[in-house]
Amino acid sequence: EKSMEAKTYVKVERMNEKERLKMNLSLEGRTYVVMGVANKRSIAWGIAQSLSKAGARLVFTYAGERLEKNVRQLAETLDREDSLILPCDITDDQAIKEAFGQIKEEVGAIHGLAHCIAFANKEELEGEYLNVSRDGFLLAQNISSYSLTAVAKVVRDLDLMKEGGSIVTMTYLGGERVVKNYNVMGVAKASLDASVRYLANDLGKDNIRVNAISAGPIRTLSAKGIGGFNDVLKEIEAKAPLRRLTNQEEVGDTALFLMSDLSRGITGELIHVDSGFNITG
Ligand SMILES: COc1ccc(Cn2cnc3cc4c(cc32)CCCC4)cc1C
Repeated sequence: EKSMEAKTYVKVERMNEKERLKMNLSLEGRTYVVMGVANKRSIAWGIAQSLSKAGARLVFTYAGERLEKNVRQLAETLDREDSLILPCDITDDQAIKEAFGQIKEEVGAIHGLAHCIAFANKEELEGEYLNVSRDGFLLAQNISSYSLTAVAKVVRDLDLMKEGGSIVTMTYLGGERVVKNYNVMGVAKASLDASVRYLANDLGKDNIRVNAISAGPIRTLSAKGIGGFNDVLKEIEAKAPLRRLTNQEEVGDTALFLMSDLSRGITGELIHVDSGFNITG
């Protein structure tokens, strides 16, 4: 009786071992939403390329008609015809409901979502933090933090990730400690980071994981015209343990890990992809 049971247990364990060995980075047969592609230098585009290379079908959302052409042209460079592209103004709850309602119509279920959206008034990303206006503060919070919660809420209400899923957002060291000039965006990222933990807590029972990638500064459209940005990059090349800058491809690969089964035990977490800069004083 006992030995019978033991044999069964060992058999299940070995099967799990075989299953485990099959578990990998493949996203074949899965669909992911990528929010925030603006152009080929966007972090969101780096994520899209990594997910697509792993076999994922992609749905792109963008804000502002002027970006549609860029996103469409980029999506066409992926070797698959089934990408979806649709507008989504994340400051408008009705627009989010409509966009994700359309996604449900067209693809049924999604297996994950990359949220690569942030905004603040450029003039509030330099000088003293306390010069921030009430409007500027709320704008940065609304776009850079609440938008993740708003999207997660609609995904859950539409039961879009009914097979479980993985939500990834982008954050920055300036949300954990003072980084000169990051100012109001740092306060917004602190809010985003805490949201990741509370959303992970709420959604874990639905087998939906929520994590953040804290990327080192990358020269993208968002970073254009930021005061002292070049000095920030130089300091990283001089001090980061890996002595080099972060790029969109390595952020994309970490997103692939977080979207895949290999990260099935990780939720509510923040992973630095920053050449180790965050561990230095
Ligand atoms: C040390 O300072 C910085 C270090 C990195 C950056 C790059 N960066 C990271 N998150 C951002 C969000 C936004 C901008 C730039 C961003 C631009 C406006 C839209 C939202 C910016 C500063 C200021």
